[in-house]
Amino acid sequence: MLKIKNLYKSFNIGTDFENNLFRDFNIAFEDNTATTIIGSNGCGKSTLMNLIAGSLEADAGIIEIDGEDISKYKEEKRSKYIGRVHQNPSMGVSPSLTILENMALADKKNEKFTLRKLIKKDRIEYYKEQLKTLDLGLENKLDSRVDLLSGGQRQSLSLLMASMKHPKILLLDEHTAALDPKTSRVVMNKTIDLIKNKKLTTVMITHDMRDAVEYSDRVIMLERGKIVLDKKSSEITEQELYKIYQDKIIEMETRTE
Ligand SMILES: Nc1ncnc2c1ncn2[C@@H]1O[C@H](COP(=O)(O)OP(=O)(O)OP(=O)(O)O)[C@@H](O)[C@H]1O
Repeated sequence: MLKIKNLYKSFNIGTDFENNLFRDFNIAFEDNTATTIIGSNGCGKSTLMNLIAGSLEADAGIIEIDGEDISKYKEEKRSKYIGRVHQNPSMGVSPSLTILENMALADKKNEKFTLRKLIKKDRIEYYKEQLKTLDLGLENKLDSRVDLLSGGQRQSLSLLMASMKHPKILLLDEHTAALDPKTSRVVMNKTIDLIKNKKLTTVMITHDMRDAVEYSDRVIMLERGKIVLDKKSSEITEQELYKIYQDKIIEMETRTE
């Protein structure tokens, strides 16, 4: 289980732009569940993900995975427990390397190795099997450079790479936002298959209400660093969610004026 306890994060402290985004923020994510985080621009979705992944340091608070306090671990150490797929299809892969080299890199995550010894012949069949699950024919293109793949193919590969070492938590940071609607749906479906097959605990950011309801077990809505909705996806429709989202935005805008 991923637990966030008494989290604080402020930006630009002591200036006119001081932003006390998270103040005593608490949340827990149960094992084998997919949670979606929605909320308007600037509500803190990416910051929360950065704080979990360790690419941003919290001012205070504890982040625990299965009871282990990882708050003081650097991003690299946390990556042993946490896989992440970013919005930008180039971020989760090494574009100038081949599919095979990328798979081997993901396989060697958190291990020391030399480039010469990157690819182990006895692992190639396993990579092919894994690639086959994507149903994109990538297992037949092991020597193709990743920068020649389409955005959807790259995101699918990123997903596979991020989950290869069975992380305890998978963070999906608007990972389909840069794709066209059809490809986005294909990648979302592949995501769900993978999450279910590998029994991953997933936290996903999206702006798509349909994806939020359809592809997750739980929906969290954030506004200015606070949880304003926390519901099982089965208890809310896309239309209801959208209405609440609009109402919250209007409420927030009225409050600023
Ligand atoms: N490094 C930073 N320095 C200063 N302010 C920051 C920094 N990172 C985030 N913020 C501020 O924190 C708030 C939350 O930003 P964040 O990127 O987490 O929002 P978001 O919900 O992910 O938005 P979007 O949907 O636009 O991606 C914003 O007001 C943003 O300006």
